[in-house]
Amino acid sequence: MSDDRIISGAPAPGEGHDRALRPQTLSEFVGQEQAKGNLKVFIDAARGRGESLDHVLLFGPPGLGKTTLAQIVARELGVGFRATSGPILAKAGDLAAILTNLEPRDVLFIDEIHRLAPTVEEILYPAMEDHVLDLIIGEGPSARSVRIDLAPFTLVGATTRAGLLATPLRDRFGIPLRLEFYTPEELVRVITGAARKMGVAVNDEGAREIASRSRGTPRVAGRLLRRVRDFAEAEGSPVIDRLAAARALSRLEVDEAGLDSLDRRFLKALIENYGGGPVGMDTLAAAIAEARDSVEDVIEPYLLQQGFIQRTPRGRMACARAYAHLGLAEPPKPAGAGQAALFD
Ligand SMILES: Nc1ncnc2c1ncn2[C@@H]1O[C@H](COP(=O)(O)OP(=O)(O)OP(=O)(O)O)[C@@H](O)[C@H]1O
Ligand SMILES: [Mg+2]
Repeated sequence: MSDDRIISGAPAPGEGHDRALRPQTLSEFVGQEQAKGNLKVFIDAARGRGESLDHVLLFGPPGLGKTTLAQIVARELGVGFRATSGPILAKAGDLAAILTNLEPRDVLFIDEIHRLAPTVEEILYPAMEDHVLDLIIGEGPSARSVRIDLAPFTLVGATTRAGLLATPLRDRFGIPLRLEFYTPEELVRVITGAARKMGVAVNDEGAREIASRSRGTPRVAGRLLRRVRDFAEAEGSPVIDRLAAARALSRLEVDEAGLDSLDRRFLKALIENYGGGPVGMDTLAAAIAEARDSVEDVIEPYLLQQGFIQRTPRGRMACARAYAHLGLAEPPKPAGAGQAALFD
């Protein structure tokens, strides 16, 4: 998927200054009330007992705040934070080196944990469960296994889809938390907070306009805010209001529903090439020349959540909202479907 896609949930190169915008505490972290409420209880309990927090699995589409939340967990626990990611840990020894250097109760964050190599995953199991490392030293007949005790630690794993994890790994997380798309009201708070930190003047209606087009995703909201600011500066607008925001966003080809040209291409392919489906994801991804993984991680979740498409056992189908959004006529419903439509 093209990295310059303005509403992609994935971080773009040069988005390092995002760091300054990251909320630092649970109370500063907007939304995700259920996950936050549960986390607070478990963090307080672990802290009160002086124990390490149980392992936490954060899952949900890109850009919803998994990395941010992992850092907040460490800060609220008052412990150290180490971060790595599945694809970086090539060998068991890489993970072993990190684990043996953890201080008691530290948080180890593994991003993209569904991409761990099987040999690395294997040494993670006893480390998570019993705080021990079982390493094989040497090769052939002289090989022997050594057991090393580890400090109790908290693993925070992040993945875009929990279904991609092997069951034994998933089962070892005592605290699985699903992050949801943010409501427009929550995104208004994210945007207002980010604007304050960036020193950008945006009024309530301007923030609302950006929020409603941010695909329920704080990272997208932050990115749109930066681009809208660029346009506003170029135009000499002192304050980002609704009109300034709308103008900038249409120049960025982000429509009123927050969809960009790639989303629209996906919906068009589904409707025009495959009669609205059902059609398999591999076929659809090929039709728009995108990798299946990125279509499933980035494009599909929001279209599903917003009711543009639905998932059926036989594949993806376009919903009425997709036809309406693209200004296309919906095909007549097959006989027998009318009954159900009464209750839609
Ligand atoms: N609840 C929130 N309140 C305010 N800002 C947020 C919130 N969640 C995320 N952000 C901001 O959105 C951006 C993306 O967040 P983060 O990097 O934590 O997402 P992520 O879920 O880890 O994404 P990925 O799956 O791509 O790793 C950051 O700039 C962060 O400051
Ligand atoms: Mg992240």
